[in-house]
Amino acid sequence: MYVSENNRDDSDRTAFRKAEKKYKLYYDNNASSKNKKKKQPKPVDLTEVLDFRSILECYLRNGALPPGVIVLHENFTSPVFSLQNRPGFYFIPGALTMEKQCSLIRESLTDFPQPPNRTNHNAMYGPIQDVFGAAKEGKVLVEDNSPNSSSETDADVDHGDCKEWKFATQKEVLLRKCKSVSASTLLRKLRWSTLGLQFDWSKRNYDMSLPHNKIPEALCELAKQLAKSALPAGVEFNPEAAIVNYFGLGDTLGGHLDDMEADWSKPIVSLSLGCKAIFLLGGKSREDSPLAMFLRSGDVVLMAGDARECFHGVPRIFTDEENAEIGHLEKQLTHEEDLCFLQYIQTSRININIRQVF
Ligand SMILES: O=C(O)CCC(=O)C(=O)O
Ligand SMILES: [Fe+2]
Repeated sequence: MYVSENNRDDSDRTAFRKAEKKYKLYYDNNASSKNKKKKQPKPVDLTEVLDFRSILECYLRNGALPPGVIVLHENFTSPVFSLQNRPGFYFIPGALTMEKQCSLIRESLTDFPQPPNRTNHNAMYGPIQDVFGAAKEGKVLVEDNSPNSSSETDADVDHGDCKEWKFATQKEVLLRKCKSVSASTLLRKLRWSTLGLQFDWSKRNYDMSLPHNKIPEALCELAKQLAKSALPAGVEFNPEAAIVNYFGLGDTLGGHLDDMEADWSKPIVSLSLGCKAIFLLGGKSREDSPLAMFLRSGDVVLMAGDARECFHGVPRIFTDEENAEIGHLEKQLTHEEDLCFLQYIQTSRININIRQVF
């Protein structure tokens, strides 16, 4: 599903790879000597990026649509758009209310990455509790060297050397000689967490033997509602798994297919939160030129049927004030207890994609 930069089976010459390179964040090495200290992002031509927000505005103003764009129906606060030559792909701009966006951002950082849900940190540290809270308190994750710390009996056998890792205060760390990593570093390096049925990235399948909770009820209901646009009347979407992706500046999600689910007629429901991104929707081959489009906080994408067989990825997120387009979140997350969420989301994007596995 996910393809690392140095493990690609395609060459740099595929149309998909070319588009990824076009939009990816690069820094200008030739910046003027005055700017040497501050790296300057290379300017990127965004004129070909499809912008469903301006399509929506234009449609609401005078009913006009660009060629190839179709309005399906208007069940939600915003109409559902589809594309003539991309069957199975649906875009609902601004589908999530401001309150929903804020509550999903909070949950994505607090509840969603909690065991038994797994994150990219499991492989290295085993299950760790409340990285976000620990980062807020300036805590440090330390390897517990005490003789009784071995977790060989731990049900989670993911972490190689069977050492246990625990959060401690900076003061405690100074007193002990042990490996450590700050919780704020762990938060910055949080790349994914999985809800519901747990996906095993090394085997590229869902591992039914891993302990798991059900998808949280509210998220499940939201996904069911949203999925209706991509399903014939009366056909139910049954959310069983979700992947939460966390993007910081410069992070990308390489072109991939989500092909581990049994029934491709069922949509993937994909929610965008935080900084604006560019999404690439390709064809069934990496040789097909992908369509680039903006994804903003609150936008929802559905991929079902034919679109499930199309390569897609995220080559870029924008964290600068002008392009991130998170002013509405900045106005909303002003309470004392929300400032830590605001601080995170000002330089990050979160994507939650929900799937029916069987
Ligand atoms: O971040 C996104 O918008 C897409 C995520 C995605 O394609 C995936 O997790 O499979
Ligand atoms: Fe995907």
